[in-house]
Amino acid sequence: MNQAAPLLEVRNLTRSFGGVMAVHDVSFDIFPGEIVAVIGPNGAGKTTLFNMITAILPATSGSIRFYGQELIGKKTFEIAQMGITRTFQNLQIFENMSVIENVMTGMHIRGKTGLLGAGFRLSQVAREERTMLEKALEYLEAVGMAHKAYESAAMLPYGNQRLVEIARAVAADPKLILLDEPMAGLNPEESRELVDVILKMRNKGMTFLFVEHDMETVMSTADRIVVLDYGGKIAEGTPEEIYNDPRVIAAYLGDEGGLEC
Ligand SMILES: Nc1ncnc2c1ncn2[C@@H]1O[C@H](COP(=O)(O)OP(=O)(O)OP(=O)(O)O)[C@@H](O)[C@H]1O
Repeated sequence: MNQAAPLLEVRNLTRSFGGVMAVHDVSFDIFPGEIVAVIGPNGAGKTTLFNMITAILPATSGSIRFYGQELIGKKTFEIAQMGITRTFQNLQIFENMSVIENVMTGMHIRGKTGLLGAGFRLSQVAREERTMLEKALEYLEAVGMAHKAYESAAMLPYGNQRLVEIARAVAADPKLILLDEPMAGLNPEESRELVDVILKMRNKGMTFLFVEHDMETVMSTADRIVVLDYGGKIAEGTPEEIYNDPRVIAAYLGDEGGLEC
């Protein structure tokens, strides 16, 4: 049992679209420093769950507490300011910017004065910019992309762009990072690289919740797995427990022929 207080407490979370219960009565906790995966067949409710945690979608009912504070009713930017950032299934890279500029856009959320707030105090702005550049380089270093800092983000291979996106998410100095299918579109080598980056960041204290279809990644990365099927939580446990859970195997057999790794 984890003795620390949970970072995130999801309780009886429900979202319906007309008659469809996209997420139904889902509860689970995430503890500091954990990597938790959400898996489930297509349409199981994974993205809807993420969208509720980040207030992109309002919940129909239930509660999401972060450091004990209720998130339901807050706006997306408020949740980001509280320390939750996310990446999306489709890459969200600013193609007209360099790699390092992309990372710096993630830092503005928590900047002390903000570039506008600094007004005309140009020396202060210059100092803050310099500090941001140095920090952004550190974040790029952490994902192994510092050597491409001044290249155009648009020109990078897809796998590199994914790493830049993660560096930008980390640059907001979050307490929890949500990754929506981070391995989508990556080749096996790029996937392994990204797994290494996630594990390294976790070792520095970062907490992750991620949705992923690639079972090899899930089984090798997650400390715990939450399994959704038809909107409901059907299982929760360690990778080993989930791999051998008959309810999970049945859910996947009905979908795509098994929990292949
Ligand atoms: N905006 C919407 N309007 C109506 N129904 C929706 C909407 N968004 C999701 N749904 C339905 O809610 C259910 C859960 O969808 P969701 O996208 O959360 O599943 P998922 O597990 O992320 O699927 P996938 O693995 O295919 O991305 C599905 O039945 C889906 O059709």
